[in-house]
Amino acid sequence: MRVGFIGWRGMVGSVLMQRMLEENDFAGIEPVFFSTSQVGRPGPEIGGYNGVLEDASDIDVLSKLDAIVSCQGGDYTKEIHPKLRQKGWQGYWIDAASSLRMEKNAVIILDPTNRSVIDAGLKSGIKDYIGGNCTVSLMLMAIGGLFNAGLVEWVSTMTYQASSGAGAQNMRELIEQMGTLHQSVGTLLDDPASAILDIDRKVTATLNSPDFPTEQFGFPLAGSLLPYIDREVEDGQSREEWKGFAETNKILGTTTPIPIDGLCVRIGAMRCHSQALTIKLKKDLPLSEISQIIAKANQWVDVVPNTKPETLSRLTPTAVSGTLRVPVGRLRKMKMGPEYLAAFTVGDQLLWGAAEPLRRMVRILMEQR
Ligand SMILES: NC(=O)C1=CN([C@@H]2O[C@H](COP(=O)(O)OP(=O)(O)OC[C@H]3O[C@@H](n4cnc5c(N)ncnc54)[C@H](OP(=O)(O)O)[C@@H]3O)[C@@H](O)[C@H]2O)C=CC1
Ligand SMILES: N[C@@H](CC(=O)OP(=O)(O)O)C(=O)O
Repeated sequence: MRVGFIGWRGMVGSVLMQRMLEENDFAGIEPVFFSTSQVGRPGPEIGGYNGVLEDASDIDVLSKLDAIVSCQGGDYTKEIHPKLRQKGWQGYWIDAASSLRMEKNAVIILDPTNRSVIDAGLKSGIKDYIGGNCTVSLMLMAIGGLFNAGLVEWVSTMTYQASSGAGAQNMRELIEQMGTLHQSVGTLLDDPASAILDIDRKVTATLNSPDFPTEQFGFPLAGSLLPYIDREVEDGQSREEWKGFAETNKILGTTTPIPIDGLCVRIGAMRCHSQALTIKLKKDLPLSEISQIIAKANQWVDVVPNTKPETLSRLTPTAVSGTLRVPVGRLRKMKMGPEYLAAFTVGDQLLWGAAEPLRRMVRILMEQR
């Protein structure tokens, strides 16, 4: 199978390459590497490739591939995908960008949760397989067991999203902001006798200074938070919030849509998104049974006992970053009634939230052949 990789040197693409190497995924494919800006330069020595970087806008070259994996972004997809299909290309398009997700002829891929939807798509001849929104995928990796058992009446999800979701430059800016804040009070911090309100006053002045580095986020994130992600849509929702309902129901293939709504907030974490969930169950089940259903859903979900030491050591971005583990904890029945379940979950948004479903889709295609 000849597979073209576009966007492989970006942040999501690099994580994809790393995971594919770890899992020996290149063994069964013939990779071809593309670029939009480095055409003709030597390609990476990955998967036995020894060619140059091909032109990512060359429709003739692209149309000779069996599959294309793109982590290049939505603008690239919007430009190239229709041209390829118009030319009659019948290959598989696997993409991290959101552009095609809600198209009728596209399946949103998260195989630990919706393998049956993917298999049905392959059987019916669908050729576009798109990774889901990171927040949605991570929520489904965490509580997919409850959805698949038909136990969920609705979910409210309040998110704490990492800077990586906004891109590599934003991650850099977050650290710059942290450094700028530290520098502004360095001497006061060194003096144990200094007054905390003096430190706080300087930090606040620095955050509000026109010199504070905010080119990427537009506003301070370090020492603050940003309760709006992506653009405005309708009913006061942000597009990130809109995706919760739209994409979850598409991934699950529900016939009666399950209401999912909440507020999406950017916080100063690096690459792990966290979510506080309120889940209205269809019936009152014992917590032990709920924990079992969640734990059995896939091999990566990890139910964390609702104690302070276990929570603080296992259920944080620091504990999860760079791993495929999806811990779910703080599980308890809420005061609203026995069907109301509280949960907190954390996941690496560059792994399950972006790269991992793509590499697994390449594997699924290889199995088909
Ligand atoms: N960030 C995220 O969390 C998620 C992103 N996505 C999707 O993936 C797309 C790509 O995101 P992301 O990986 O963060 O984007 P990046 O900005 O890291 O990379 C995108 C492209 O920029 C080009 N590029 C230019 N300069 C550099 C450089 N110095 N180092 C590396 N690449 C460079 C590369 O293309 P070239 O080789 O052609 O120059 C690269 O493929 C997004 O637009 C989005 O659609 C999906 C889910 C999550
Ligand atoms: N919007 C997400 C990241 C992302 O890329 O999402 P999507 O794949 O739906 O465009 C965030 O900011 O955290």
